[in-house]
Amino acid sequence: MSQFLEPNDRSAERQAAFESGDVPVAVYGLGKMGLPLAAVYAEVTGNVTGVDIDESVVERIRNGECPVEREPGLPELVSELVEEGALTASSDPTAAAADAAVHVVIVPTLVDADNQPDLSAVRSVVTDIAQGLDPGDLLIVESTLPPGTTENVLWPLVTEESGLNPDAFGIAFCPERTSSGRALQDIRGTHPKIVGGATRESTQAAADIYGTLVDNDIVTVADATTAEMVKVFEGLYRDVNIALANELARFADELDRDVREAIAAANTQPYCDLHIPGPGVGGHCIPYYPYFVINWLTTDAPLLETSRSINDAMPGFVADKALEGLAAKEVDADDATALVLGLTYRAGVRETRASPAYGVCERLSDAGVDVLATDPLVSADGFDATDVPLTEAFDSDLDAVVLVTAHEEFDAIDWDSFDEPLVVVDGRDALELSGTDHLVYTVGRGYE
Ligand SMILES: NC(=O)c1ccc[n+]([C@@H]2O[C@H](COP(=O)([O-])OP(=O)(O)OC[C@H]3O[C@@H](n4cnc5c(N)ncnc54)[C@H](O)[C@@H]3O)[C@@H](O)[C@H]2O)c1
Ligand SMILES: CC(=O)N[C@@H]1[C@@H](OP(=O)(O)OP(=O)(O)OC[C@H]2O[C@@H](n3ccc(=O)[nH]c3=O)[C@H](O)[C@@H]2O)O[C@H](CO)[C@@H](O)[C@@H]1O
Repeated sequence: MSQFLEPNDRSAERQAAFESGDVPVAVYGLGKMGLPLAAVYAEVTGNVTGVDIDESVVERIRNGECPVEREPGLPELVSELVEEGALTASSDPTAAAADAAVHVVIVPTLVDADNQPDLSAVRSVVTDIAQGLDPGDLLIVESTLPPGTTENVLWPLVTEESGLNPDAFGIAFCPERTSSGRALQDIRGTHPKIVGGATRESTQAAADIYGTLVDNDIVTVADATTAEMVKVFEGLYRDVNIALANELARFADELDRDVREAIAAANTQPYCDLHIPGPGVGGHCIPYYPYFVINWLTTDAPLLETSRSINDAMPGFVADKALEGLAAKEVDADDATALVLGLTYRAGVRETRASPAYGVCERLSDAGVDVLATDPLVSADGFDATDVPLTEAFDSDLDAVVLVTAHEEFDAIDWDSFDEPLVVVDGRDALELSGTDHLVYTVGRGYE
């Protein structure tokens, strides 16, 4: 077994051994982020075992298939890597850990029903890895974690479960700064790679690895906690700034002006980066990261909490605009039928976690509206809506349409084909309906 974490700074030798395939790698978690990550590791080292608890995922990858959709280049790369034996998959984390010297964890880190950070998947897989850990191995965590988790939770856990001395293995936090839909290019180096180890040796070893994977700078920080802070702070910055954009969008009615135009103009100078208003904040990153601070640290976080409240109120704001439009057209909500366009949290990504569409469907349904919903990537199961394929979505006598997610498939809708004008709420400023008779409300622009 290679002593990957050798107490030395012979980076060039270490990198050469890594690139030669002499350092077996295991990547735990083969989802939207994990499979692309395992593929990039495998195209560099040629010696990667991906691990997942989902047997169907493992089976498909072993067959050279790609369970992750809409990632340009990934299906071809996975097929090629499996074919040449550079990448395989397993559902046995401890066996994979026993064979590996570098272990990369990229399993989900979400929040529970009380918005408490849910580290169960990370704790579970790290416990499994510890059973197969050898002296000199390196454990890298890429899953987003509350600050302090790697050093204060995972390091002691691995030490206890493995029976090794804390300094006998390396552990580092190297966050995933990747967006679905562009995962391979992001992992290969769209942004600098942040690296923070529990010890200097861990930081150096992890930096050496990413020096072979990433075509961008490697930014080493003081320790793993600092690296966890970097990732979470990026998400906090985004949630707060989306909340600002959403609050500004609400001024459009009173000012009777186009807030989106003002945002775009304000952003023409470098000290302003106003974000884009929308129907709410979904996905399993941005809506959850604030709770990795709010419900983890004891220090008050009023701005983070207020921003969460503002963003969580946007689905209701959007639904209320549809109800307002129906009232203006003297259509009783109990007699109305509304179609929700888009259920995923953002266009082109098959992910409904924290999607704004949940709140939109719920508010309309609670008001008595008969809610239909269509999305090219997911069904309406779990939403307060009846699922309808896009090809049939306009066969019903609709009174209102609410666009939540601007999938490209919706570009084909012929808005001139309706017998009666509709109430249309455009949550994404994705529609061009100025030449129609529809009563249109656009978040950030108001009624048109
Ligand atoms: N999706 C993004 O845009 C994004 C961006 C940056 C960071 N991240 C972070 O990456 C991590 C993973 O996110 P994702 O989008 O890939 O999630 P995902 O839900 O797409 O995939 C997670 C995978 O992990 C597997 N898994 C769950 N528990 C496991 C275990 N104990 N052992 C092995 N496999 C297990 C699941 O079966 C699934 O295949 C999260 O911490 C997330 O915060 C995600
Ligand atoms: C590495 C990593 O962690 N990557 C994450 C990933 O995040 P993600 O896939 O979860 O997507 P986001 O783009 O953050 O959107 C979240 C929700 O916020 C809505 N939104 C967004 C912007 C805006 O101006 N107004 C909005 O309303 C949007 O519709 C959606 O519902 O990529 C982002 C870069 O794209 C990163 O920053 C983010 O860290």
